Amino acid sequence: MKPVLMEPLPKPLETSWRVPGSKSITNRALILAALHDGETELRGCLHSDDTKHMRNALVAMGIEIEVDGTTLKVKGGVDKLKAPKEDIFIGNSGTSVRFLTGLAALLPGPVTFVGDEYMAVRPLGDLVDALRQLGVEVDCPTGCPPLTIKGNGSLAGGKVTMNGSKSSQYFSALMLMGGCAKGPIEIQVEGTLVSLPYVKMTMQMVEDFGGKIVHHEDKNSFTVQVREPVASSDAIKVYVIEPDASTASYPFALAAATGSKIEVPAINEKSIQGDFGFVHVLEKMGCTVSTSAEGTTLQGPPRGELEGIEIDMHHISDTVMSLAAIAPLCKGPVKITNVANIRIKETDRLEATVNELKRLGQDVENGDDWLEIKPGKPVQPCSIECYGDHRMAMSFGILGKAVPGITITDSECTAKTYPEFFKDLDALCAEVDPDTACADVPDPKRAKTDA
Ligand SMILES: O=C(O)C1=C[C@@H](OP(=O)(O)O)[C@@H](O)[C@H](O)C1
Ligand SMILES: C=C(OP(=O)(O)O)C(=O)O
Repeated sequence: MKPVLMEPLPKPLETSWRVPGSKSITNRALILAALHDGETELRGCLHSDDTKHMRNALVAMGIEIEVDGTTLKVKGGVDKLKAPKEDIFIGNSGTSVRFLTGLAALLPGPVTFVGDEYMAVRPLGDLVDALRQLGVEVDCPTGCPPLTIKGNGSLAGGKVTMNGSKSSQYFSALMLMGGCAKGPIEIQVEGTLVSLPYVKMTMQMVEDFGGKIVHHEDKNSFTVQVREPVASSDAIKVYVIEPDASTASYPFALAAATGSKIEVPAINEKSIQGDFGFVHVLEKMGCTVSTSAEGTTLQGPPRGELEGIEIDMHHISDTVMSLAAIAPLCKGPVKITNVANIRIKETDRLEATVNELKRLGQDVENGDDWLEIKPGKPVQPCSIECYGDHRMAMSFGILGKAVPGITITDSECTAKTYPEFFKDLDALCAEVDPDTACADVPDPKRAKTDA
């Protein structure tokens, strides 16, 4: 754990912050390219723990991947898939373990996925149950990783019923590999499907790679159709990955919190990522947003002028902490609703966010699926606990650019999706004042106990 003390900005920024590629798109594209006959060139990929876990797993399963900067050259095909020799470590990457669990059903042999301590309590029992309905043998004693999928090299297809309330990643997992089954897979959603924009992203990307998924809205079900054989061709398929919209919430939150004007290049309304919608939440709070083919720029209001808001963030739940962390700077209350599922992400994010806002001396209330911050009290200098969660570190790091005395106790946990986060933030802030770099805090024990 490497603690860093944040230095507030002495004046607003006017700058551009290019964020790395999308985690969600990179990890989907890797699975789709692995199943695509021939070579695929994925451009603008994210390099981070989550995408490395995905890449390493695919290589262990027989897929060739060449790394050339942010371009990945993938030589794929279902016939290349083989059972790996050893267990595969997937850290705390939800997309990796869920998407790979689906893919593993196509393998001619067993594969075991193991995760870290946080992953050991992240459920995937509903996905395991769906694979069993498709005739796949799976050992998963706790309903969370570790688990072993015993593929036999042939997946028949068929009907499954799967609960929609925990994670959309289970649905994406079946959709990404489903086209390679011998027959169509019909997925009946039980209840309401969470994080729908991610399922739409999956459907779009499956189509981009030549597959087809039909959404029967009246029946609350999906059909994953059998993929047509890819015409043999030497042409290399090129697929370009968008910058990460969830990551872009940090530059946008920084602009909102400090009255800055910040552009995030290469992302706009055409994005296939639902989290781009975070800019519109900030717009409702008094920020000015302009988008073009080049990117999106957000201008924050003068300090002290950011409005409060009541907002349902169900569909953009990875950005809950981006908003909650800057809520103490608002003129009125910020109430975030319908976000029960953030309790089963990297950590219980609702509880973690409430804990840290209280540590900052803020007035916070919460229920099972909501939290409300009532600003007014001064932000107390303190050390923010990160719970191993990259988004806790990045969100509260942004607050530390607006108010003094905030230490982020585990700056390295951003490696999950953005290893260079604090370095990039420092470089930008140095444009207005070189003395605003985050300072290393030498004694982690002291940094933790002063809270
Ligand atoms: O499919 C994806 O790429 C993701 C889906 C979401 O998870 P849930 O479907 O579990 O809500 C999101 O929180 C996660 O960061 C990425
Ligand atoms: C929830 C997240 O990740 P994942 O589920 O892919 O581990 C996230 O990145 O916020």
